[in-house]
Amino acid sequence: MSNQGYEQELRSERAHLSFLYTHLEAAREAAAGRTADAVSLWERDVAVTFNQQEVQRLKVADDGLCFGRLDERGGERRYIGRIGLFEEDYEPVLLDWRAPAARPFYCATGANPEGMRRRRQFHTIGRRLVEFTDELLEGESSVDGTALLAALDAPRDGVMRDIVATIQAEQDEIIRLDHPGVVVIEGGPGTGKTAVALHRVAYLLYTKRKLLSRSGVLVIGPNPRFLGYIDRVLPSLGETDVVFATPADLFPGLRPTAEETPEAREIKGSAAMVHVLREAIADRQRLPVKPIMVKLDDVTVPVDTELVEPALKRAQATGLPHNEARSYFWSLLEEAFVERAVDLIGQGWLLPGDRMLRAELVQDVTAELVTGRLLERAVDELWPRLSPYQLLRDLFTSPERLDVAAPFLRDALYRADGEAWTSSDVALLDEATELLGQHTTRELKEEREFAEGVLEILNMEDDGETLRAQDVVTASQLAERHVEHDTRALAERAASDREWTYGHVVVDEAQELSEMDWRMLMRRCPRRSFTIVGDLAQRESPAGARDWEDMLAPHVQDRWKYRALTTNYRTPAEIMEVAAAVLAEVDPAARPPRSVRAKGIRPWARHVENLTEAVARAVREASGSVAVIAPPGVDVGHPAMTPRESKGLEFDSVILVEPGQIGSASDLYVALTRATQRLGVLHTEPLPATLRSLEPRYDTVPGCWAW
Ligand SMILES: Nc1ncnc2c1ncn2[C@@H]1O[C@H](COP(=O)(O)OP(=O)(O)OP(=O)(O)O)[C@@H](O)[C@H]1O
Repeated sequence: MSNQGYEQELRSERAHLSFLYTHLEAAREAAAGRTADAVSLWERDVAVTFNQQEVQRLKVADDGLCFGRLDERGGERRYIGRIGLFEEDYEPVLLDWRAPAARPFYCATGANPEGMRRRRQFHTIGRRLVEFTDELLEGESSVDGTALLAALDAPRDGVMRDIVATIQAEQDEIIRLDHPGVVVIEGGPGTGKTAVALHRVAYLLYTKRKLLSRSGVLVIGPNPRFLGYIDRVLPSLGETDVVFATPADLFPGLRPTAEETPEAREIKGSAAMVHVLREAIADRQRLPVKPIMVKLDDVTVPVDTELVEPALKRAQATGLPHNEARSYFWSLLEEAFVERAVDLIGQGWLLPGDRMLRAELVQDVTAELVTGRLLERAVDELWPRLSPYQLLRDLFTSPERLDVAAPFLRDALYRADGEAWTSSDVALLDEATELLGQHTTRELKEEREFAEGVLEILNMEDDGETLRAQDVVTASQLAERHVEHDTRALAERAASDREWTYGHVVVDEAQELSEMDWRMLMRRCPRRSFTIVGDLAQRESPAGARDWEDMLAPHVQDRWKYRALTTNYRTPAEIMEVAAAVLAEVDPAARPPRSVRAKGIRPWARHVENLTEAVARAVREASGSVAVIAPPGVDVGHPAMTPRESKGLEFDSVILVEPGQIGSASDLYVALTRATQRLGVLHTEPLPATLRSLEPRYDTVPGCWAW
């Protein structure tokens, strides 16, 4: 295209973009002005919430509304954008990037043009079109990577951006994968796993809106900082029905604060803990050590092993969760107790054949027991109602209880402070809640109370006539009980409810999750609809995954799909070369991802005397976003993060401190692969052998101390 032709095209595209923005404005006005035609207050609330979501969807589209155009062979044009816009007759003027007709924008190639002739990419700043690039999809045409490279070279500012304008074909295939179950996406650092998983969520919310808008999507990440880094991507695509959480957040009300040893972490993450918890619960269903004496008006009755054992065995045989079986145990014990009490009362005068008199005595004793709640203390002792907190607290702080439930693990699991909850305890508390059979959500309680209220009314007598439910509760009131009253945004409701089940779950840094974590997560999504992203070479947790098949088999057998990403979009080739040597130490068979670009900037290492001074200087001289990554416990006089905390994040420049003290090769691998542009290493101690290839920096070049 000639210069003049290009300028003319640019003007014409600018005019088209402003036409699209006029459409956007009109759609916004319509959404904001739409008054809810609602009968009840509640309906109006729901309508307002819906409209707010629509307004939000239209609002976020402002930046980069339209980022591309496809020209069909037949001459038709398709404009591709962040959202879809339509004429009044529903003719599309802008195609949502997720629409099937937009797919060739990401996948069409010269070899397989999918009926397209040209792909045009727009570079916009705010609403202004700055330039465009064209790629002809004919014959041996080469891919124009300008837009991608511009996106990759853009400075990072601490929040992840969406990649809708530059999704690559291998990524697009995964984003649109039509598989309702489990999809595992594996790839080295920077291969876009997180980006792909989040765009897959946006895609699923688009194609399965009806299903997912009722249940929402859960996104699991390793730590709050990481969640803060990624949580703008989906809202920027207009999607808000998403809950972001770390595994430790999944037990509402609990904030783990304590750390634990790697050994305890490994043990607590193992599925063998299910057996330990079962044993710990069974240990709370006991025979009396000595008879518990229960005093009635006429007689004192011993509650001893002979009386308790049959009730205990029968209650255990029901297989019901502990708290639910407790009432069964109680009534069995009550029955046996009454028989024994009547035997004692009638000793010497009640004849075996006198059934009427016996029945009367049974009735009297039962009434006395029930009114005075006389068996309660014994039941509390023999089969106490337990909360998950109480069960675990009592177990971990008692060497005797640990000896019964987990004899070989006593020393690793014991702790003096019962309230010192750790992240690994979360999945245990969740499991314990299931085993104990407690339903504690407010909604459920209210539902139950209402149902009980209706039942009570049904049983009420009024002037000899039975008062029916309809007399006091109108049909519409009853019906209203069955609709969702809570108008809080879905994400807010879901996050506060342990029993919420999601339509889809994304697990990022999935290699860190333990067997117990997986059990907890599977309960959050009985449909088993998961996007799991991870990299086994970056595993830090001793309880984490060593093999995807082993981790998933107990939940979905072999019914899951695997996809690999192999191109590194973050780390320049020069840095990846250094990281590759470390990867070989983690796993000699693993292949490092191929960097999509080189920067011509070599990573360096500098041996220094004074770390604090050196770090301060390197930070001062760095450009863009900077992270200092240091081993835990190394004070560098500057805010720093540990390799573990840097997981999943990225920065323009990374200063890695004292790599020799980073205990594990996989942690070092994570730390080395965080930079999008520059990496410098500062050390007072010798470098690990794997980093010896780093270019050494000396003070020979004035004014070029660090970068
Ligand atoms: N198609 C793309 N277009 C533009 N940027 C991309 C593309 N794919 C990935 N990126 C960018 O590459 C960087 C790395 O992506 P991401 O964080 O998703 O990788 P990851 O595989 O999850 O890495 P890690 O394993 O280190 O957590 C991000 O800045 C992301 O936006």
